[in-house]
Parts: sequence; structure tokens; C-alpha cells
Amino acid sequence: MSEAPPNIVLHAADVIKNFGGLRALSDIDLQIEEGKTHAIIGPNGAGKSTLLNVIIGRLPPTSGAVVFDGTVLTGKAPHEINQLGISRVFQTPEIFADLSVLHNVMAPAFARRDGAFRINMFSAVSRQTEIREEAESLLRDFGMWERRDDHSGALSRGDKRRLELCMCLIQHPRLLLLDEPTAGMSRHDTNTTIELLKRIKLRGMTKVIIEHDMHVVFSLADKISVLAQGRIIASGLPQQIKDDPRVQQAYLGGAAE
Ligand SMILES: Nc1ncnc2c1ncn2[C@@H]1O[C@H](COP(=O)(O)OP(=O)(O)OP(=O)(O)O)[C@@H](O)[C@H]1O
Repeated sequence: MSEAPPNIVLHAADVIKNFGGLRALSDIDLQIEEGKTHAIIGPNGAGKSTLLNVIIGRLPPTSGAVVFDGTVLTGKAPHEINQLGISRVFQTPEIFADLSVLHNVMAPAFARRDGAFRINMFSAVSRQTEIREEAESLLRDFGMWERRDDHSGALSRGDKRRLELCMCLIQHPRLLLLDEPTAGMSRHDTNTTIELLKRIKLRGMTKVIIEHDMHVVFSLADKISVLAQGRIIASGLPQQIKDDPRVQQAYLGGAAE
């Protein structure tokens, strides 16, 4: 019996991005399978953040298109793309510094995906209880429970990143984009985050992860694409990428870990 073809949830097709005379992305063809963790790696300046910004609508591609679950994202505003089920954890955490940790996690859940706002007080109250319980459970999972009433602006960089991850997860995205999710974390917090991201995977969430830390990449990725000078030079299973001489040449400086 032949295997069913994988469900491609996101497809960046023939994407080119120029900044003036600089070509940051060239002929990108990237397919992300549903339920998988796809890492994008590459040296500094390779175009990883630009690619993520094109996917989430922060940058328009010069040409080409990004399609998410049959919907063309190109031309849509970032909030519309978010409402379709794509969330992103940024390199610099974007949190509400004046709110408590718990309220930060609860806030994104009130922004309904269809943009509607319910005035029915009874459903609003029960919804609020539901959201609070889920936010509390996420904070427990992420080891942030003790800090739930703290002022978010006072958190360490690593804690802000974990907080932002909780803020994404409460939106139940279909696709989670992680831009260096463990940057600024201690090795212990990095390992805790790896374990949590593995658990999210068990819930079937698709993830695209940009990461410099090879320990994180090889702990999490089902598939890896390597960007160098704006082009995808290799795409495959982690072991294939490790063994690929082009990757060792371009990214790992001639010696894979
Ligand atoms: N807004 C911009 N305007 C002009 N050039 C840009 C802009 N954003 C990125 N670039 C350039 O595009 C290229 C790709 O940058 P990008 O930040 O996407 O790389 P990266 O792989 O994410 O790098 P890093 O790992 O250092 O974050 C670089 O040459 C960068 O200088």
C-alpha cells in the first residue's frame, strides 16, 4: 500500500526579495509539512529573518507567493495572516511590559480570530475563566508560575521569550514560527524549552524554527533547510543535512558537529 502524500500546510513558491540592489532571497521554494518541525539554518545574513518576515506579511516579496493551507498570503496584512492561524515568536520579545505575566498570556486569547467581539456578558465571563485557566496551565508548563503576578517588563530576556511563547500558544496556531526561540536562555532553560517544544509537537502543531544553536536544531527538527546567500542550498532530514558537504562548506565551516 502506498503512503499518503504529506499535507503541505505552507508553500513559499519562487519567492524573491530585493532590498534595493541587494537580493536577500533568490528563487525560494520551501514546503512545510503539517505536524512537522522544519528548521531553517544558515550563516548570518543568509536571509532567514527576511524569509520569516515575508511569510508573516511584514515584508512583501518582490515576486513569488506564499500559500498557507490553500490561501495566498501575499498582499495580506500581518494581523490577517495571524488570524488565519500563523503565530510567530520574535527575536526580540514583543510583550506588554506594563502588564503582569498572567495578563500578558491572557491578552492574545481575547483577540478572536474572526475579529468579532461578543457583548454577551455571560459568555464573556465564562470565556474569561476558561482563558485564565489555560494561561495558568501554560505558565505552569513553562516554569513561569511563580512569576505570574510579576511585572513583565522586569523579566529576564530568557523569561520574556518563554512568556512570548505562552502568548503564542494560547492562540492555538496551526503554524508556529520561532525565530531563535532559545536565544538569551541558559543551557538549563534551553533544554526545558526543547522539551516543551517537543510536547507541543505531540499535539500536532506545525513549527518552523530559525536557530543558530545546533543542539536545539538537531533536538527538534524533522526536516532542515539550509539558506546561504539567499538561496536554499540543501533541504532534507537532519542526518542528510549533517552529511551534506555543501552545508559543511557553507554553514558549518567545513566540520559538522
Ligand atoms: N530592511 C532591510 N533593508 C535592507 N537590507 C536588509 C534588510 N533586512 C535585511 N537586509 C539584508 O538582507 C540580507 C539577509 O538578512 P537577514 O536578516 O534576513 O539574514 P539572517 O539569515 O536572518 O541573519 P542573522 O542570522 O544574522 O539574523 C542581509 O544582507 C541583510 O543585511
